[in-house]
Amino acid sequence: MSATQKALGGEGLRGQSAGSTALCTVGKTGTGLTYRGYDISDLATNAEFEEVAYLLLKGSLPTKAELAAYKTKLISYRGLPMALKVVLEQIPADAHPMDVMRTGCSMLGNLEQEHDFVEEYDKADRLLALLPAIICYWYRYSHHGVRIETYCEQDSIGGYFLEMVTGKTPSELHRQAMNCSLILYAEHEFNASTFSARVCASTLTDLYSCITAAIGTLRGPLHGGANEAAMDMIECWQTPDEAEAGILAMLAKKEKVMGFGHAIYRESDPRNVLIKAWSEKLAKQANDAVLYDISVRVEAVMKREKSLFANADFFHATAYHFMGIPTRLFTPIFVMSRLTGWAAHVFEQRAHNRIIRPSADYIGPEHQDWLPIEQRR
Ligand SMILES: CC(=O)SCCNC(=O)CCNC(=O)[C@H](O)C(C)(C)COP(=O)(O)OP(=O)(O)OC[C@H]1O[C@@H](n2cnc3c(N)ncnc32)[C@H](O)[C@@H]1OP(=O)(O)O
Ligand SMILES: O=C([O-])CC(=O)C(=O)O
Repeated sequence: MSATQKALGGEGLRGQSAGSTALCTVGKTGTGLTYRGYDISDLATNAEFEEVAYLLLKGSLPTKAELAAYKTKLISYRGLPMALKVVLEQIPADAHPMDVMRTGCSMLGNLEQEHDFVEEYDKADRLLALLPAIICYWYRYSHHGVRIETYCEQDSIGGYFLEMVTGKTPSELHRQAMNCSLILYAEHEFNASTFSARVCASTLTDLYSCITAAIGTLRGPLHGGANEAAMDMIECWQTPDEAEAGILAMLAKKEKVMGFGHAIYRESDPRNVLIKAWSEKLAKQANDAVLYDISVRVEAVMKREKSLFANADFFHATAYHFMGIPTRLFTPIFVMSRLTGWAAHVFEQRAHNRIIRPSADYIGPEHQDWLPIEQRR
C-alpha cells in the first residue's frame, strides 16, 4: 500500500472491491486521481470540460473536429420542453435546488424516454446540455419571476450556467474557474452517488432512473452537499480568529466539519490544491479580505487538531461564492459535472452486467414462534 492510500476496512463497504472500472483511479498513481489514465492536474490545467466529458462518455480524448462537433451538438440540445417548464414553475422558491434537479431529471425521463440502450449516449448528452437549463429556469422563475430563454450560444457549459443564472455574460476569469471546477467534479470511481447509479443500472433500468438515484445520493452533506454546508459555516465568522475558536468548539462537541476528510484519501485530496488556487485568485478579483483568509485558517486548524485535510468541497464553497453564485446552487453544479461520470459508469455497468446484490450479516432475533394478535401485548 502506498503512503497516500488510506487503511481501509470496517463498515460502509470500505476497502471491499464492488466491481471493476476503466474510468478512474482514486488515491493510486500520480496525484492520486486519474480519469481514463489522465492525471487530474493535467486535465484541470489543460482541458475544456467538454473534452473531459467526451473522454469519460466516449472513451478517448476528442480530436479538434470531434470536440467542435460535440460542443455544437450540446448547444443545440439546450431547449427546455414546454411540459418540463410547466413542472418547474410549480416548484416553490423555498424548495432545495437539489430536489429541483432530481425532479427535473425524472420529468425529462417521462418526456424523452430511453426506449433502448442504443440511445444511451444521446440521452446522456441531452442531460448534460439540459441540467444547467433546468436549475436556472426554475431559479430565475421562482426567485425573480423571469421566464428565461434557455437556448444560448455561450460556448462552454460553465459559461452557459453562469450566463443563465446571472443573466449576464460571464468574465473570462469566471468562465475558466467554472471550467476547472466542472473537470474536478466530473468523476470519482465508486463514490456513494456513482455506486447508487451502478446499483440502479444493474437492474437494467433506464438512464434517467440511474441519474435520479445518483442526484438523491449526492444531495447529502456527507457527500456533495458538503460544499454548501461549508459555505454556511464559513459565513458565520467575521475573522480568522473567530473561525479558529468556532472550529475548536465544534471539535470539542465532536461535530463534523464539512469539507474535511475523505473516505479513501488519507493525506490530501488532489482536487483541493487546484480549487484552492482558484478560490485565492477569485478572492482577489472580488476584493474579499475575509472569507478566503477564514478558509485558510480553518484548513490549518483542522490539520493541526485532527490531521484532517480539506477535500474537493471546501474551497469550492468560497470559489463559487466569489463568482456570485447563490449557495443553494453549489451542489447542483456538482450534478452538472458528475453526470458525465455517472453516465459513463452506467454504460460500463450495462456492458458487463450482473445484478448488484450483496449479502448482509444478520443480527436480528433467532426463530420466534408465531403469536396470534389477541395474545400480543
Ligand atoms: C466530494 C465529496 O463527496 S468529498 C466528502 C464530502 N463530505 C464532507 O466533507 C463531510 C465531512 N466529512 C466526513 O463526514 C467524512 O470525512 C467522510 C464522510 C468524507 C468520510 O468518512 P469516513 O471514511 O467514515 O471517515 P474516517 O474513517 O476518515 O474518519 C476517521 C475519524 O475522523 C473523524 N472525522 C472524519 N471527517 C471529519 C470531519 N470532517 N470533521 C470532524 N471529524 C471528522 C471521524 O468522525 C472519525 O472519528 P472517530 O474515529 O472518532 O469516529
Ligand atoms: O469518493 C468519494 O467518496 C467522494 C468524492 O470525493 C467524490 O465523489 O468526488
